[in-house]
Amino acid sequence: MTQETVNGPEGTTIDPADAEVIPLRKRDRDAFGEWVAELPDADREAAESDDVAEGQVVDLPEQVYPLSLAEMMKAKDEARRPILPPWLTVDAERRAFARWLVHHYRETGAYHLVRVPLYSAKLTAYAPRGAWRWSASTCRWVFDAEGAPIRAAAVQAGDAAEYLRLSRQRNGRVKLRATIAVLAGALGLALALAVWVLAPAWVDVLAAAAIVAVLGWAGTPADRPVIEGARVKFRARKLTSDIVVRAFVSAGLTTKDQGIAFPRPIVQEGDGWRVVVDLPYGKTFADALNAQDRLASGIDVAPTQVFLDKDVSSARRVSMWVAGTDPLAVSPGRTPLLHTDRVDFWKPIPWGRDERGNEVMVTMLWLSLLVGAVPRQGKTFSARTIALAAALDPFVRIVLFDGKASPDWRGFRKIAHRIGFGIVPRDGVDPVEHFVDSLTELKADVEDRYHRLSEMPLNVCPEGKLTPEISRNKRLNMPLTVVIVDEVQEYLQHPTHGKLILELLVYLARVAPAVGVSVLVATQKPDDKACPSVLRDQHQARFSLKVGSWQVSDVVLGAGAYSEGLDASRLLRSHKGVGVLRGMTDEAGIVRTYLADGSDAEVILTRALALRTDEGTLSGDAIGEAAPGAESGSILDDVAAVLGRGEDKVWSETIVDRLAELSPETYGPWAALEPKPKAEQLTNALKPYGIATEQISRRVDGKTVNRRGILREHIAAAITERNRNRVAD
Ligand SMILES: Nc1ncnc2c1ncn2[C@@H]1O[C@H](COP(=O)(O)OP(=O)(O)OP(=O)(O)O)[C@@H](O)[C@H]1O
Repeated sequence: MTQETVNGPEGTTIDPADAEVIPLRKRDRDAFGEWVAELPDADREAAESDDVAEGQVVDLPEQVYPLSLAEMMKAKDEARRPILPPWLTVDAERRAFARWLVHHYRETGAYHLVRVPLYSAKLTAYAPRGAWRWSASTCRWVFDAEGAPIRAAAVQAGDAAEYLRLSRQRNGRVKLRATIAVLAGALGLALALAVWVLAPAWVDVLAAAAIVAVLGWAGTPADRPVIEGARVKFRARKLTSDIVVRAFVSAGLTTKDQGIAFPRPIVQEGDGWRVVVDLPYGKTFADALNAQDRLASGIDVAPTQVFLDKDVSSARRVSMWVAGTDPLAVSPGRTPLLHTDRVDFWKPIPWGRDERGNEVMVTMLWLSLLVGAVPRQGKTFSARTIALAAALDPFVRIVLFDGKASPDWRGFRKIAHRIGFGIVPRDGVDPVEHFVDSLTELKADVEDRYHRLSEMPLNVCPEGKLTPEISRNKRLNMPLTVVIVDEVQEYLQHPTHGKLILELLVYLARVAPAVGVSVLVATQKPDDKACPSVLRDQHQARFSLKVGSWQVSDVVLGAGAYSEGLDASRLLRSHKGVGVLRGMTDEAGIVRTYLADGSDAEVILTRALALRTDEGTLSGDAIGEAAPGAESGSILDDVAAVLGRGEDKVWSETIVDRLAELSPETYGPWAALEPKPKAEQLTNALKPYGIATEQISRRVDGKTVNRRGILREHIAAAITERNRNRVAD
């Protein structure tokens, strides 16, 4: 027999000397006449062995797969609990707790203080009963009433010796106690007389009140306490793993048999609980997000109390914060700007608080912000808080236009570089034209900044970018600028200027932030018609207060927001000033914006005016400087201003009459002419713009009257053409 090594399992070699010889028997021949041998199979033998119990753990013990040191340290780091609870280490939480403590005890104290007369009356009423109870128990003590049952038992048992011993003991005790009682009574009486005679009247009253109070307290029935609790007792709720499992099962995210895993213990975090859950394999964060309302129902809280956060370590891991009460219904209070003398707009500003009470600091540097919501949810107020912060930095230029002409922005008139309200001309000024002029001025400024910054020496402008020093250098005239447009849809839908405004805003939102000109646009109609996506898409930062559906929320916050767990339609109507912020801070999430109402705004703006006057930074409309190009306001703008919204064609005479109302000085003489020359004045004035009058028929008193007039589309086309040329220049 030749000796050679043979291949064993997995590349090992076996010395034939060590090999086991398996005898082949005749019955081991298979159907085809080949020899077959049954080789030893350790696994099968183990499986067939009676020693393997059903349900035995089949995984290899953990030490077979040792964690690397780095993994072990990471796991331990993650599992370590903070030394101090978060509310002790976070400044804002600590301050909030101190504030709560003072508030709580002040309220409780006040509650009891107003009830002192009631408590006094109750104590006085219960005092006789207290006096009776006290004398009865004193008598029982003096006469050793507590020993009576034992003495009676000795009598019943006929135990004379025991009875005599107890009687002797009782006599001695009664003697001693009676002496003590008489002495204490005499002493008390003497003290009472001394107080009565010697002490001032108020001490007498106080002593009498104290005695009545003590007796009243002693006489109070057990079921009717004198002092009622200042708090309603409520069922303290605690989030347990059972409740969480119940919620996930009822939300359809797992089954009773599958369950869920808790990689970390449930911990209290702020006014709520933090739960980290591993869903069954195959389930994802998106599934949990879709089931958010059902989860809330399973935990038995409002949907607005459940916050789901993605966990980057696994697609099936969900970090959930369950608030103890609806945190969004709690106002974060007044804006801290009220107590701020001056703001540095280069640094983040306080805008509000998140659902856990942490302050949210935001910055408008290098970005554009879109704010959207249904009406009356706090869109204007939240945008205004940012504008107020900008106002308190005297070196920030403010350009502000409000399409709705609400009173909310009027106070900015005293400090804004350019400002306008509504879309209807008033006092000879067309706010929409003013807006176009201001945007044109801004566009020119932005282009100029790009050139000048790139041409500046490196020691002044190290990275070709605006710096705080450059922005505050008045000679360079490149201040940080914030352009705020509230109710932007009013301007965008303007029949004459809408298209150009859209073009200019798109340009500014896209290009201007990089040179220190930020754009904040707010709208209650974020749809494609009122605020086209070409404009929305230029905004890196989005803030959506309550909207009607998750689809609208995605329109405001940007595509994909819903799948990240951001849905502003889940907010309630009562959540005023609360919105979802995306793209401005590191993490997207809820902001409960600080409130600055009309009078707060006025206080801040008065301070802002003083700051700007001191620094000499008031400019533009605030000091009556017109925008370049504004003087070139022509007959075209005036005719556009007097055309009604729905009017497509108007007779020339009517237009001249309206022009005379708009600007009596300029057009008054025209209006005074006879109908024919009156109309001719207009025809001649519009000729240089290539606009000819047209025949327009109208029904007057049941008859059709034909006169020459002007078509809106001709005026709009001429203005667009003129403005395009102006912007290009
Ligand atoms: N941060 C806030 N905290 C508390 N209440 C607020 C807050 N912001 C706004 N509100 C309340 O909501 C009301 C509406 O706010 P605001 O005028 O800003 O809404 P809006 O969305 O701009 O409305 P509209 O679209 O009609 O202009 C305010 O009058 C105020 O009472």
